[in-house]
Amino acid sequence: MAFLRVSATSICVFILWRLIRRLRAPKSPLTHIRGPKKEHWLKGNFHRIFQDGRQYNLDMVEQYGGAVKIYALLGQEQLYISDPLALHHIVVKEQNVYEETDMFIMGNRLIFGDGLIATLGEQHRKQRKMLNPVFSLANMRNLLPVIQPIADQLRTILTAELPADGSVVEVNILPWLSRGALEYVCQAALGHSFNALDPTKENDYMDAIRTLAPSSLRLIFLRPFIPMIVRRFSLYWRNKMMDSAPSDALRNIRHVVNVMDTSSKNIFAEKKAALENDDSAGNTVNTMKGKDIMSIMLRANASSSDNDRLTDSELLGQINTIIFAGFETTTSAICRIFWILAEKQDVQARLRSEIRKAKQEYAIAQGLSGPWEDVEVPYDTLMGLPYLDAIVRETLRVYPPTSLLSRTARQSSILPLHEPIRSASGEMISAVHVPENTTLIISILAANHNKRIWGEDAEEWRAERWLSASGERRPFGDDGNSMSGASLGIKDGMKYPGVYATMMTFLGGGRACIGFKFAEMEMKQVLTTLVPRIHFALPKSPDEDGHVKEIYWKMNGLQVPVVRPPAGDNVTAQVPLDLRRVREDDFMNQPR
Ligand code: HEM
Repeated sequence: MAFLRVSATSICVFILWRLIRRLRAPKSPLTHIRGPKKEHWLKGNFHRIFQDGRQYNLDMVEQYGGAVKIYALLGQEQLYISDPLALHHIVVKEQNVYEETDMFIMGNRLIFGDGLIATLGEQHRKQRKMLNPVFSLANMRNLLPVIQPIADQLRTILTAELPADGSVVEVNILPWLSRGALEYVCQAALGHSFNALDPTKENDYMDAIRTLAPSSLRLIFLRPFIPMIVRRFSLYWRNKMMDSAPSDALRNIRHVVNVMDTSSKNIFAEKKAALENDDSAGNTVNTMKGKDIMSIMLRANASSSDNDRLTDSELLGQINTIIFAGFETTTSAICRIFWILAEKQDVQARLRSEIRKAKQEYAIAQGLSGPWEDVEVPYDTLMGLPYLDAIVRETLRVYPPTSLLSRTARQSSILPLHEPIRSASGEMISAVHVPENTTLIISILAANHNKRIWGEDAEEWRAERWLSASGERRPFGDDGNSMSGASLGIKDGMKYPGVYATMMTFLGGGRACIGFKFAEMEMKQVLTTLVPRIHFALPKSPDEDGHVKEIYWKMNGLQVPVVRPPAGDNVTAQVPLDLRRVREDDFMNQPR
């Protein structure tokens, strides 16, 4: 208890010291940038931005433009950026200046070890050099057969819940899609099954990783203290603090870290042993397992030069990093698509028809027998379906699973703007001076809703914007003729530096999402597997009090679907949908 009192007092002294320092600091260098008023002495505007803040974020950018001054915890002034040229500078041109924050890097290192999301500068660049080819298109092609049986298993589980007479049953699809997403990424990344789709099998690793994001969200207010705690307290004292902290979330994170560490060390040892068992032709003894990301990475590392080679601790750090980074984000995106399909029945019918046509044509071309619904189309066909592609792109544009990221200016710099903003004194300015140590928020959400780029209906979900009048995929970015308006995502030479269809959902530059091709493939595979057999609709049946469930998506760090009161508690993550077997009238009204 005495130790607890000392820790609590240290944190209070630290807050007081930061407040006094702020009061005594010279006038803010960001006073010329406009933004919303500080709403709370401790939380600034952060609670409005990060807690269910979707509309607040969009309104703020509409009012103040692509560079806004906001107030963070303890009233710290930060820049909120969505201008395309400024974002190009941040993530591409001056990536070495605008780096991840210490809080992000140190927090991730404590949890995941030395992986991509816990390293900076040269070390990060070296890790990317090793890992980029691992996520190549050719490797993704090889991974499709790994994830197909998992999607099939998911379909079998869900269809088993549907009454044979075609009536509707309400199913919360979130836990199943989340278990599926964990299994895809574990099998693809590690060639290791955690039996995530079998609830009868207990699994510490799966339970641990699924509780990590909720626990870290509950501790969001502690994050700013991580760099101070890591710098000032040894591992011994940090563990003591964790042990005596009166917080279940903190203790859970400690448990999660222990479980992840033990599991990943075992898997890593297995993989290394398998690599050493390679036959003389260089093929691993179990060829299917050899296609997983970890095996490819170990082989690439073994054959790289001494300068480029990663240490065992860096390789180990990638395991939990890839699984964590690729699991919650994709679950959120897939759930969002099913929610949209449930809401927009015409979109669902058109998608189902497109999938049927593709599967039937492929079955005929290959001479396959059996139900068309069970046909697996190859990678290029899957990725080339225009309407499916438009649905995935439009969902990731309008509802990016990760909406806001942070960066710190490691030195002072000038950030140019594509569109000038009005300064606090009224004149238009086209560059912002960013002092050293300023924290910047990258608004993926606002960038993806830029009306200059996407049009006046940017906030609307409209898959057709990605298609030509004849239903073909429209070119985007520099692929087409932007002057004729044929190309999407580029206007008067202005475009975002995103790796995916010029939008910012997966970021751009040297820290862009390394797994975006995998995420895209996974989403498309799940949709083409489930939609032919299952019909989705929003819940309609009232509960015993006569209330119908209304799903509402909160933007808290990640997107969290909840059920609004009175039918729900507004907190528990869930996506309850009405499911039934597909009927002939569930297809678009057109000849087959
Ligand atoms: C819809 C799904 C996904 C979304 C929206 C998404 C989004 C992002 C974003 C915005 C970043 C940049 C984070 C930052 O700079 O702070 C990122 C990084 C990363 N993502 Fe994804 N991601 C998704 C799926 C995946 C998948 C499936 C994997 C792995 C199989 C993955 C692995 C990673 C890794 C390792 C990084 C760190 C890259 C680095 O720092 O160099 N992501 N992701």
